[in-house]
Amino acid sequence: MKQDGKLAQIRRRIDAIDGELLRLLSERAACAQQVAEVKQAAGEMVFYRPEREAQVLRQVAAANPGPLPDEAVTHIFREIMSACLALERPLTVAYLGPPGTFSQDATHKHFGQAISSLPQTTIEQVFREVDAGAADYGVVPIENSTEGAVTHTLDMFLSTPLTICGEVELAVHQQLLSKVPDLAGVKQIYSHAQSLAQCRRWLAGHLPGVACEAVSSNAEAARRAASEAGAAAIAGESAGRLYELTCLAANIEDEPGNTTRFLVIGRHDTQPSGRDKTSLLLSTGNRPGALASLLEPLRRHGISMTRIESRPARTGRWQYVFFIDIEGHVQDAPVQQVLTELREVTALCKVLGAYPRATGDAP
Ligand SMILES: O=C(O)C(=O)C[C@]1(C(=O)O)C=C[C@@H](O)C=C1
Repeated sequence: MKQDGKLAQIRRRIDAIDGELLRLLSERAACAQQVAEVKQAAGEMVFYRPEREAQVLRQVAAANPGPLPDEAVTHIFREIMSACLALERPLTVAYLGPPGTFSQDATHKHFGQAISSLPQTTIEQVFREVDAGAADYGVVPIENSTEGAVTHTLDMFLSTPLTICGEVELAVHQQLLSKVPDLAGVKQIYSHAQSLAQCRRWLAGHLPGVACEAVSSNAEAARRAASEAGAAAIAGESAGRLYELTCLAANIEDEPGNTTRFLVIGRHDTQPSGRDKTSLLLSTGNRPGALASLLEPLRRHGISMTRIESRPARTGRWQYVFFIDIEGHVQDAPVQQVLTELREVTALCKVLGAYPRATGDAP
């Protein structure tokens, strides 16, 4: 009884805090509406500001007094900004579908829930929708920590006029999902080939001899698991929720740190956020020391390279382009100097985009 009194007292306090939170949220939303008016009056039609959002999320994580983990508070503020932006102007974001894929999770991780998301059947289609203006932004996978580069996405950058305006890192946790009650009932497994590869050791150890079939996406695998007797899918939690499947085994990926990086593509440049990355597309002739000549300006100006990838140039046999990510924004003086020097030694030097570095570790 005494306990009940204590509980009621704490709940009254929570109700009062919720009332205060709601008042402050409404005040914040009204500020966002004023921001929209200022932007409109200045003739700016781009309401989404990736650099500002990154700054807000970093500030919140840095000022977090606990006990909520940084990941939880940034998630909450992500959704607050998503709802505020939807008041200014709702966004449409294209992603590699169908619904229930990790690409959809990455899209919501970056933009929050208050967007219209448009599932596309191919990476090329995501680029096309954004280019045509049918979507404001697009989200495409670029690399996985175990499987490497998504070459299809890299190749699209050879010809697209779009620019990179953000990156998202998503921890990829694979689940064994089914309608059957236990592992013994699983007679057939479906998943995307990459996910099957990521769970090879677990499958050999726990379900040896059970047939595995690669399908077009993890969401398609979940759809089959929901409709075929004795079938299970390897997919993410979202696909399990969408198709109302039970999780028979969680986090079955062989590499616990398995992460996929996605890029956000759009039609507008992004301003510096203070902690940025610049992506470059470079090509040199086939001459001795050509690659070294690309790296030398970076060394000289103390700029870190976070990634280098080569792909066939598609302009001649055995000719290559390099995709290089460097730390810093294209408007930073050292990056400007590097670009000037690179233009002297390259046949092609294109800035694919400058954007805030991914915030925090993905849940
Ligand atoms: O600061 C702005 O430009 C806003 O529009 C406000 C706000 C926010 O809610 O904090 C909303 C959307 C933008 O993408 C960035 C920030």
